[in-house]
Amino acid sequence: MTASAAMTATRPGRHELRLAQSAGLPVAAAVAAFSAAVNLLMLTGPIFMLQVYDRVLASRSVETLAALTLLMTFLFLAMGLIDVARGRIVQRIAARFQSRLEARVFAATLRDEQLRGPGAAVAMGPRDLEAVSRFVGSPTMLAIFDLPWTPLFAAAIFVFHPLLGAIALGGGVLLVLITLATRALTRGPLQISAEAGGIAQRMADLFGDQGETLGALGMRGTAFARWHGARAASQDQAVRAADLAGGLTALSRGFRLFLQSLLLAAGAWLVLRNQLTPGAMIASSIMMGRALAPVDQLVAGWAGLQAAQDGWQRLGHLLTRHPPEPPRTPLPRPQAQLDLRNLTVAPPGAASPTLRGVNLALRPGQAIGVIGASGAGKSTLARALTGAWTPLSGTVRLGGATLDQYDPDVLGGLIGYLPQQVTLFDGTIAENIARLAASPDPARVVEAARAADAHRMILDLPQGYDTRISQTGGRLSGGQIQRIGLARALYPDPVILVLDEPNSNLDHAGSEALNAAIRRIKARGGGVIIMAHRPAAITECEYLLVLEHGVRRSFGPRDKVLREVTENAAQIAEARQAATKGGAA
Ligand SMILES: Nc1ncnc2c1ncn2[C@@H]1O[C@H](COP(=O)(O)OP(=O)(O)OP(=O)(O)O)[C@@H](O)[C@H]1O
Repeated sequence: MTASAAMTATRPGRHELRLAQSAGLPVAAAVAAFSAAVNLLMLTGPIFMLQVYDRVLASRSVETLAALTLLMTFLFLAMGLIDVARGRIVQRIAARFQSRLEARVFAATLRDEQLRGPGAAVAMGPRDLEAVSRFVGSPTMLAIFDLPWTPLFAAAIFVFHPLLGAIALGGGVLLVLITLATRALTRGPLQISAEAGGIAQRMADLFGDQGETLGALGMRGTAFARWHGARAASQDQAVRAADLAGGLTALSRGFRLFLQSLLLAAGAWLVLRNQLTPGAMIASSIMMGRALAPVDQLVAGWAGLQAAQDGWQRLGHLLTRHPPEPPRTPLPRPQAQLDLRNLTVAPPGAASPTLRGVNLALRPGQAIGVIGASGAGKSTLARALTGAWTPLSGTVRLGGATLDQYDPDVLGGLIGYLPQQVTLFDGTIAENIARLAASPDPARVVEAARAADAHRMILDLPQGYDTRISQTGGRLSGGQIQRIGLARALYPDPVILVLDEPNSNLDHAGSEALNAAIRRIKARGGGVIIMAHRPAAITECEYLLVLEHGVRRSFGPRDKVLREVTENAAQIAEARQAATKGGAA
């Protein structure tokens, strides 16, 4: 294995970031060249000053002054244009960096969110990417390109007089120390502030979506208190960092101006002793301002630089935690054959599994009902069947292939999933049914809606399929949301349907329609797995799986299993009664 391949295997996230970084290198080289030109042209001011003081004033030549002024105008114009150009280039590097990585960061953030255990840190992928690219396009970035030219200006001052050079060098070292102090002092607060800010933002989004529930439960005050607490934590640290950075920025700026005047004073002293010309005195003062300007800009833009650095670190960890999906050989559309072997699943971040050693086989044209008390593991099973949660051990195979052999987006189309709590997305009903596809197939949208018995209901809405709905459903009732969720599960043409409590919000007609949809799926050779509490949901099931505390308690033909369950329940009730009587006697 080559060194770079080894690095890719061990730290894929960092490597990906570096690749994106190096893609911008050729353009960054152009920025460096432009910066060289800008910095050389910066010498125009001091040299012009030197010439005016020492040549024009001495010779009293108006022609020389006019020629110098013309040249100076041209050079400053060129400098301005090159400066604008390099600013535009870094903006484009930033935009390209962001667009190169955003799909990958978005996918990794979603995956992180999906697998995030309770209490785990919230992934801030898109925010971090934004912070990095904002810094790349900022004036602080240009200051970094200017920084290598600082010694050139300092050297030029040395040429004028070693004393002036020593003052400039000493001042520069002090300013660098101020920059390092800014870094050391603000790093902690800025990090805490960014993380707390992410939590507060997330909380605000969540509360914003649940405004109705918060209002109805009289929770506005408590919700505000929680959000305020999170935001205050972020703000406190941000204010602390800003106080420190602000103080140091003022110190750095004041010190730079003082140095310039000090240099002028030292220059004047040297002029009085005839060791320096007045032109060189003024020119060296201007040059020092120029030499230290990038350091000043670095101190002022430190918060952005720090946010980018921390964001870069977190992005590296995020991308390492969730490596890119490996390219998969596309498989032919499978048969509705689902095989579970010894399936053991634990929720993300949980220490112990909530589903243990489950075996099950579903064949084309069959429907299997999964029943069990609350917390028995039905939804855990549904999540494992859709590939949302990865098994701790054992396998789920669809058409003979384990779920991870399918591209996740393809798998989503093959296994239609109706979650227990349906969440819709901001958009039209048609877009929601088509899973927000960029170019949905309208015929299939209507077909899926018909299959879910939602077509008439949708037509009755003011703008039919084009009615806009919000994340919480907006104007839709619980039953209507569930029907749209079912239509979405049926789009475009799944092989297997996994329905988690599909009729919890449906009336009799809705339940009938659901059963008709299940019959249609079975008739065309599909398979259905239904997690259920209510008997109406399992009328179309040939087989029943009973889960108890995450373990398969029984499996077999529906009516046989139902009889067993009823007999067991009767026996348990009798035993309880006997125990109660015994206790009373
Ligand atoms: N995200 C999660 N993190 C940790 N534990 C979880 C998570 N989701 C579920 N559990 C736990 O897993 C167990 C099984 O939950 P599951 O949701 O699968 O049950 P269920 O049979 O679907 O229940 P219900 O009928 O009430 O929906 C429960 O003990 C639950 O507390």
